[in-house]
Amino acid sequence: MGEPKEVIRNPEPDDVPSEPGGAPSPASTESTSSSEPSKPRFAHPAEAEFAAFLDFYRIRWEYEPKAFPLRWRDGRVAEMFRPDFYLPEQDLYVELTTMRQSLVTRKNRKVRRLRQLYPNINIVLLYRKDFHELLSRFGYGSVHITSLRPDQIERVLLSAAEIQGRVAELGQQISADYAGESILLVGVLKGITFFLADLSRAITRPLAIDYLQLAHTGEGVHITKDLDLDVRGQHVLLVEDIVNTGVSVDFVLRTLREREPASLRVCTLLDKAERRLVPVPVDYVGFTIPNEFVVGYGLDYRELYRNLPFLCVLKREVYEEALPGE
Ligand SMILES: O=P(O)(O)OC[C@H]1O[C@H](OP(=O)(O)OP(=O)(O)O)[C@H](O)[C@@H]1O
Ligand code: HPA
Repeated sequence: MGEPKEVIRNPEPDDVPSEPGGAPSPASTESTSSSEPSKPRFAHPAEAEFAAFLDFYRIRWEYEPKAFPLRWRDGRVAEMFRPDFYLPEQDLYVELTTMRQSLVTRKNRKVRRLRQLYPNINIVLLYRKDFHELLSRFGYGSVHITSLRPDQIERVLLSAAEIQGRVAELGQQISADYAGESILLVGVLKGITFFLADLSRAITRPLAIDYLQLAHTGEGVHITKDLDLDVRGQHVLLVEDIVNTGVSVDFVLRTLREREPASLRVCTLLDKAERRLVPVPVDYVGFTIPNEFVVGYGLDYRELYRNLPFLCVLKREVYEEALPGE
């Protein structure tokens, strides 16, 4: 039913940004983007550094894709401005600048003129020291709050934009599959917090939300917080953040089946299929991911990192050193 995304960067044709209405057309030129295999020849080391920074956070970029005419003389273009980067997911042009005041003044003037002529174009002038600040514009605001420790993070696996895009697709698919029905979404605490909040808002059917919490002990799995609602006769969709061994989902499915819902399906954001010990039916999968420990977007390492808006792989040594005997 679900078409899970493999977590590899999927190259897609990059959208050419729309031309500003009413103003003279910017000259579209050949663009080089992050989804192309070869990296562009950057004019300045700071640009290469910015591209690497964007790649780390899996933010799509194009290098100098457009030139905007800024001034005309005798009917001919007398001045052009080609911003360094375009970020299609944010619909934002970025011009990098150094601390050299003469350059900053000139660039500021160009940016102001571009905004006047092309009011629909979003552009920022960015200092190197502000790279991280830019993230707050992309929904990455909590990076500082959680004090993301780069030394603990192997890599960003899914960006906020990638997660949100896939959640929207899942919401559409679920809404279509449950046409004419209402749904009872059952989330398993606590990792489900953000996925359930976003997924439920992407579903356009009437729905109720309820929560379960489980504990895993030597004797097996048991419920520490049961549902408030009666599931009998309801179309229940069990929502998980991640399915690993399958033990949790298997337990919940067996428990809920006994309560005689009208239907029972499973949706998970992440499927670590390699880790499966108990086969479980999963109807909707956001992403199939490799067998690595991931944090962010609800998933934790010792209760930390849940509030990262993206998903990253924790360095193996961080959790392995904590394992034997803790
Ligand atoms: O397929 P399994 O091997 O059973 O693993 C999946 C379970 O593990 C995670 O919960 P976790 O115990 O980490 O609790 P949390 O959601 O509160 O972080 C996740 O939310 C699933 O419920
Ligand atoms: O990869 C994971 N990260 C966080 N919590 C988890 N619970 C199961 N797998 C994971």
